[in-house]
Amino acid sequence: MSAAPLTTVAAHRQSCLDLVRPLPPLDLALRDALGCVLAEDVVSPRALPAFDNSGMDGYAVRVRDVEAASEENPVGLPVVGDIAAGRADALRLVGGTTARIMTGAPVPQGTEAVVPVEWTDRGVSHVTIRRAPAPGQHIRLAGEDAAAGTLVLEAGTRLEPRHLGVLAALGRARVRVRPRPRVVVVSTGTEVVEPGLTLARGQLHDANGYLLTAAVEDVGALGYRVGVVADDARELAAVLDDQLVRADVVITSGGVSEGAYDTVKEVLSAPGAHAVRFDRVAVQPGMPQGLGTLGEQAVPVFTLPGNPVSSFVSFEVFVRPALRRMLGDEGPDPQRPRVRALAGTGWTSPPAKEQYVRAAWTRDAEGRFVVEPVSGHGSHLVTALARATCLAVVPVGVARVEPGDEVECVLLGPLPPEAGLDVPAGRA
Ligand SMILES: Nc1nc2c(c(=O)[nH]1)N[C@H]1C(S)=C(S)[C@@H](COP(=O)(O)OP(=O)(O)OC[C@H]3O[C@@H](n4cnc5c(N)ncnc54)[C@H](O)[C@@H]3O)O[C@H]1N2
Ligand code: MOO
Repeated sequence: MSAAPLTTVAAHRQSCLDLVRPLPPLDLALRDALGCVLAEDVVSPRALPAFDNSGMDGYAVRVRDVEAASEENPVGLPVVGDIAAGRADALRLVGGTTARIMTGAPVPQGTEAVVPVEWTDRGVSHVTIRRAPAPGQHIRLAGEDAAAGTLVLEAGTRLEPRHLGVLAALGRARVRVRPRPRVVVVSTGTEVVEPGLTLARGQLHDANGYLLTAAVEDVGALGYRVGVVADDARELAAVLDDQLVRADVVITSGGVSEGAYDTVKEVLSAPGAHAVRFDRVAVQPGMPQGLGTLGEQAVPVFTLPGNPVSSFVSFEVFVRPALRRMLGDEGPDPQRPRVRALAGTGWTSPPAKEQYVRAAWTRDAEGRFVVEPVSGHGSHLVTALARATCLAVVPVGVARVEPGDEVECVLLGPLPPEAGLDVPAGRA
């Protein structure tokens, strides 16, 4: 019996992308919008700052009244007002007088500079000024940050804390963004047990539920972890059905290969309100994959293989791009930079498959990236997965990577600084 040809990684990834759409934009409260992609151009509704105000605690003055001030010849002025931040009434500075003013308070009309309190005797009814300010000094002008109508943030921006800060500064309580997809993660397997519980012989703890839910959240989506579901077709069908009300995507792990109790495959291959296709993909690890939709609302589902490393690699290669698409975050993935590295040691690869090797990168004396596997290829070896700092990608057709060969690596963390920019120890 000859097996069906394997689906290529590229074709399967495209099918995953085709299964999803960017979620329709929603107005979210600012507190809920961190990490979401902006779905509107944000224009400043008014000048920012909205009014001329003081940049220092000090005294509002006319320049000509204090231009002669020096340490040797201080200038005295009567203090005719005291202006705290938040003062709302219109004030006018009369020549030959000054007003005490606090940082952020509106400057009275006619103010030409603010003398910082440190240059004075801090007088309350009369002040002595020991230095002359330059015209305009410490006056923050209305609109100098943004004039009314300025484009402040462009649609497509992924919102970081400083973007939320500027939205709040513009007075926005809500913002139009692509919401985070709600992703339900279901681990399957009668042998799989909740961490914290004692194992009987033959059992193991649910690594995938935690790994995949966290991976979902790491991309910026909302992860809902469902407890482990046993290999029981009725139970699994009922859980999947129940979860659909809160799911934009469902991810399952386990039960998709050729075993007698591969329940995910059994349930989702049977007739019903779902359309799921099971394929063998030319990838190591992660060969058995399923994708399709569940329920009347056609909620996308990705069924990942149960071995934890297979689950992780499948998520990275197939699900992560799909979730990013739903978030409206397409293009190169800033969290997964790619570098080309020299193999430090050699290893074998199945030539019919694209291989993703748990590996660690270093830099050699010339600053070049060097990569080495951190373990064998077994897709149950989770501790090596935790040690890996990148996935080395070996293309189809390669049976052996030789030491010194160039290999593409997907970094599992941010791009490290260039060799020349490294901060020497003790100098940070
Ligand atoms: N005769 C064949 N056997 C297998 C094939 C095949 O093509 N023919 N494919 C192998 C490959 S490749 C993979 S990958 C696995 C995928 O199997 P399933 O998706 O059906 O997963 P399970 O059989 O349910 O589990 C596999 C393995 O992973 C452990 N597991 C499952 N869930 C979890 C979890 N949540 N946390 C930690 N570990 C988990 C499970 O106990 C098994 O050891 O099939 C191969 N077999
Ligand atoms: O493809 Mo399986 O994912 O080798 O372990």
